[in-house]
Amino acid sequence: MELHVKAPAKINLTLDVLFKREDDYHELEMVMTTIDLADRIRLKMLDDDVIRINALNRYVPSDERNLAYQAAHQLKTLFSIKKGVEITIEKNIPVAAGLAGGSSDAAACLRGLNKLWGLNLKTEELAEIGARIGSDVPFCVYGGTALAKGRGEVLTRLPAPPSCWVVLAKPSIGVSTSFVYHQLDLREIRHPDTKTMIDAIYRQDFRAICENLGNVLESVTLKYYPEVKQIKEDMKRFGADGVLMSGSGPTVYALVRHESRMHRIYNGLKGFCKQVYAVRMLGQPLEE
Ligand SMILES: C[C@@](CO)(OP(=O)(O)O)[C@H](O)COP(=O)(O)OP(=O)(O)OC[C@H]1O[C@@H](n2ccc(N)nc2=O)[C@H](O)[C@@H]1O
Ligand SMILES: Nc1ncnc2c1ncn2[C@@H]1O[C@H](COP(=O)(O)OP(=O)(O)O)[C@@H](O)[C@H]1O
Repeated sequence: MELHVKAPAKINLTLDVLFKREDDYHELEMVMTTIDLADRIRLKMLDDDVIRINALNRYVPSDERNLAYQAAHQLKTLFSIKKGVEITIEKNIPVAAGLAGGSSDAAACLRGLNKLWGLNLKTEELAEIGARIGSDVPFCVYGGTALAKGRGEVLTRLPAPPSCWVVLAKPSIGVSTSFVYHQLDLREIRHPDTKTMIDAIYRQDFRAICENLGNVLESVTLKYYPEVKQIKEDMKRFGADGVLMSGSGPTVYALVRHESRMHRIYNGLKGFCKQVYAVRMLGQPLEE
């Protein structure tokens, strides 16, 4: 038996850090939404008691470090499953980009294996299991649009933002999430106005959404990686309605209403940035 599952990327419309916690993590408040840039996961039931990963991408591990492996392992252990699975990941989301690709693969495996192994778990239960794998996994289990607090696992559902184009560009640099959080100076940051962003989403006010995009981690990533700042400036120059870095970066995205401007931004960036994508905002929860 075989099952195909879609694993969409997320972007941060806001990302705020409230304080540093005792467990060495930072307390977050962020608005996240899904976009139509997705990995495709194929799950094939095996009679042998093994988890096999076909990652098909040299930057993605094929062993127990893969978050999709960890999702299958959690379910096998918790529910004493003796069957195995072959997980094939067609990677379309850029890796280590601030788009939660690995977390989304894990979430897609939780949703898919719930069906394949007939576990009948509720989405909330899958999200709870996902939180053991990574803090962005619970959001990815639901998809859609949400306010995320804690390390990202405390979720409040929000409506989908008005539909628009999202142009993404990932410069060819690696940015360590740990480095970004450790360099963050909480006295220096300008906090985004999360409440105004949420109001703007409820009012379906595209302009206010663009005006209130904000990510405190930009203060670090833009300082150490000027190419990220340059992409932001180029996107604005080419006519983006709103521009922001997602997560800890280095991907930068532009929100844009008009298709002609989407093409202008896409073509303008394609010349000097290898990984550029133009997709639609999704924002709706994933189907069960
Ligand atoms: C920035 C965000 C926003 O969604 O996403 P991405 O850029 O990965 O998409 C996340 O907070 C990425 O969280 P997560 O995926 O858990 O980060 P990890 O790689 O586990 O964290 C590496 C290190 O960063 C620091 N860290 C991480 C998360 C957090 N809320 N506070 C922290 O201080 C910790 O020191 C941790 O050991
Ligand atoms: N299924 C997966 N897809 C991508 N990366 C994965 C996966 N499983 C584990 N990883 C590891 O997680 C790291 C972070 O990947 P990713 O989830 O793409 O980025 P981010 O945390 O920036 O959103 C990668 O460098 C990779 O080694």
